Amino acid sequence: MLKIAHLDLPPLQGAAGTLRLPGSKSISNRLLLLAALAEGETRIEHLLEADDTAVMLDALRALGCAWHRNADGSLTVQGLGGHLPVSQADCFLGNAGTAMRPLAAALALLAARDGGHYVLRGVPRMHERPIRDLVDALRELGCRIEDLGQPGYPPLALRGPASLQLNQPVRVRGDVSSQFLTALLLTLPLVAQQDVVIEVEGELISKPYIEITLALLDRFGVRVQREAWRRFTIPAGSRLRSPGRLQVEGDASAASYFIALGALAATEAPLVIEGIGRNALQGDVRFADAAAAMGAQIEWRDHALAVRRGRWPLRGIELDCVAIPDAAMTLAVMALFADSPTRLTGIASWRVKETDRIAAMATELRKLGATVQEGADWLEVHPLRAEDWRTAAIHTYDDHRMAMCFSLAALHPLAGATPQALRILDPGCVAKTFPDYFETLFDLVQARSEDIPVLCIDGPTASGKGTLTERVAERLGYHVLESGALYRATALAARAAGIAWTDEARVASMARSLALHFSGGRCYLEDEDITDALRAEEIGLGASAVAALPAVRAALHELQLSFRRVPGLVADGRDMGTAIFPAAPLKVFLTASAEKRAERRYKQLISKGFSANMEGLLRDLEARDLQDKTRSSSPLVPAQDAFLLDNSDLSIDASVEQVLQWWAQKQAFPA
Ligand SMILES: Nc1ncnc2c1ncn2[C@@H]1O[C@H](COP(=O)(O)OP(=O)(O)OP(=O)(O)O)[C@@H](O)[C@H]1O
Ligand SMILES: Nc1ccn([C@@H]2O[C@H](COP(=O)(O)O)[C@@H](O)[C@H]2O)c(=O)n1
Repeated sequence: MLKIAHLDLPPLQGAAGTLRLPGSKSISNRLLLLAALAEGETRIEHLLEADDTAVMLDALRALGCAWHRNADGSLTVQGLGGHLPVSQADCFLGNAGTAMRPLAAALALLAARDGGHYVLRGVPRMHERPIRDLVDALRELGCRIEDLGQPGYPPLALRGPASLQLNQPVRVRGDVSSQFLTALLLTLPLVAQQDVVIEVEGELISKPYIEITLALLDRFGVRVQREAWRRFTIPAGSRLRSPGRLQVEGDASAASYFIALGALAATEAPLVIEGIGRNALQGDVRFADAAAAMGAQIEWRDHALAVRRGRWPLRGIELDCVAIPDAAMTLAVMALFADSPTRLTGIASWRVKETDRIAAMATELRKLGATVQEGADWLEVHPLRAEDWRTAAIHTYDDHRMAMCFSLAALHPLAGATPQALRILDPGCVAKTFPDYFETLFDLVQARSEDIPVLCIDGPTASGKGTLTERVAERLGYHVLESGALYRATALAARAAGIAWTDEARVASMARSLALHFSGGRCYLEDEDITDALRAEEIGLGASAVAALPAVRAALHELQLSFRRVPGLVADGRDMGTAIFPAAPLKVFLTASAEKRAERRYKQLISKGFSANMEGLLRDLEARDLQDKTRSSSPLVPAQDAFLLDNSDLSIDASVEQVLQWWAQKQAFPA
């Protein structure tokens, strides 16, 4: 997951491959609540692991519900059988509407029936998201609910006991958020000694979400009778009983970004989206129909969608999005690539989501150069002509969907626009529902190699290149190439095979077929973890010896280039800026005095439990410097256009800031 201030996406030119969607947020949080309230144990597979489910799980634990993760990644919840073992709790629910609304209903009803005092609160934006209609409905039933802040908004205190009045139908508005009705449907079975009737006032929005609720209640043994979309009856004697084992389907709203990606950029072969298919429960899967209307070619499989570009440019559409409010945001960005305007209506609920999404969407689309009109419940987006596309730093308003759908704007070269980087501010906000969104995207997209930025950090041994590279890459969300590891691995493998480090032909042949891979900060040769073995001083000297052989350098050239992947690379070594990435936009030559470097290496070895000798280290290091600087092939010299950084008296943090400052000078993003 990227926890960085901003992410610069290079201009993207295509997409291909297969991805697996994270579990549906809506289904995950409904299932967690039902499993916690039900009788019996429930094992949930493919549950979403993200901020919104984490706050729900924390709240359930605070309410006395036990759950644990299994070795296969599934989650087991011990149902409480409708009785909370704790009578007081204070739960923080972040910005998760799918946790706040149903928990408010559950705790209000249980406190009324059994007594208790519970508090629900969230982040400041959650305290601006209305809940009055649900609270009014629960108060009408007799629940005692106290507004702890602004009336009609969280935080709330739910108290009991209180006398519940279930003889009359419960009335709830359906035109602000369908989550209010869902909250009542999920929790009224807890008190259904008699038939309990819910009547919806106003036009019910987001009906597909109610269908999810009804389908999941059915799995837990509660068969709600529905008359049109106005009246729902929970039969007397209804009880929530665990079905035992359940699987969460992939998140259909999250699928929208990849359906759009396929429609825009999968020109050679379809992009395959696993986790939802023709029998999907979630209404947002109908986003695929909207994308098809704009031109996408979609093949519906049982548990997957295969999407490729069809009509190009896309076709502008006019669509009432009341049934797909979340996924509809993606259409607004696709609209930039169409040949006529796109008008989205029925999106009043966008105003009260993670942010005012109509305003946010209009503001950010305009930054890209688009003409956008907005109304109380609609948005019209005009296509962008190739020459009108502008690069921008996109604000995401702590809204995961803003970050995800605007990432698609990095595909602007496909519309004929000049390739430019696109900045996404606070990309970590995707953690709400899709923590690995960007990593998933990076695995699927293609960019021209020359468009993928590379920062080179070259310098002598123990100058701190590796440390600086890791930190800078972490701050930018970029990949890392520690090229010294490739020479070290070659030396190690040659020694293991009994090949002399001076045998150029055989060492080069070994280097060409190195089965190296990097994962979780470790380095593997075949299946063997060689991370620690690589760091031995003797292997460092061996690396220096094999690195002096031109055939070995040539053998490792392609492998090093292959590290240049979206979104960018920070590469450390001796010749990154001079030989491997000579056109890199930023090259840094890092130095420190030999004494300082020997001292750092000494401390580094001692801290790892190795014995070390200062004089010996200084001698080896100077010998290595000499060998690296004087060899004929790619000697250690600063590139002509490199920035020189002597960090003898500079801390690691200060060195990182200096490099980031140089890097920032190379970027141009209007705020
Ligand atoms: N600016 C600095 N001040 C003090 N110590 C530093 C500084 N930069 C790095 N170090 C420390 O120096 C040691 C060597 O750093 P590092 O391994 O990053 O060097 P390197 O140049 O990558 O070495 P090599 O080329 O041998 O792989 C580490 O323990 C690191 O924490
Ligand atoms: N681009 C590079 C990187 C490394 N080398 C040689 O490998 C030795 C080990 O490198 P470390 O960065 O891991 O210390 C180094 O002494 C160089 O001889 C290289 O030539 N080119």
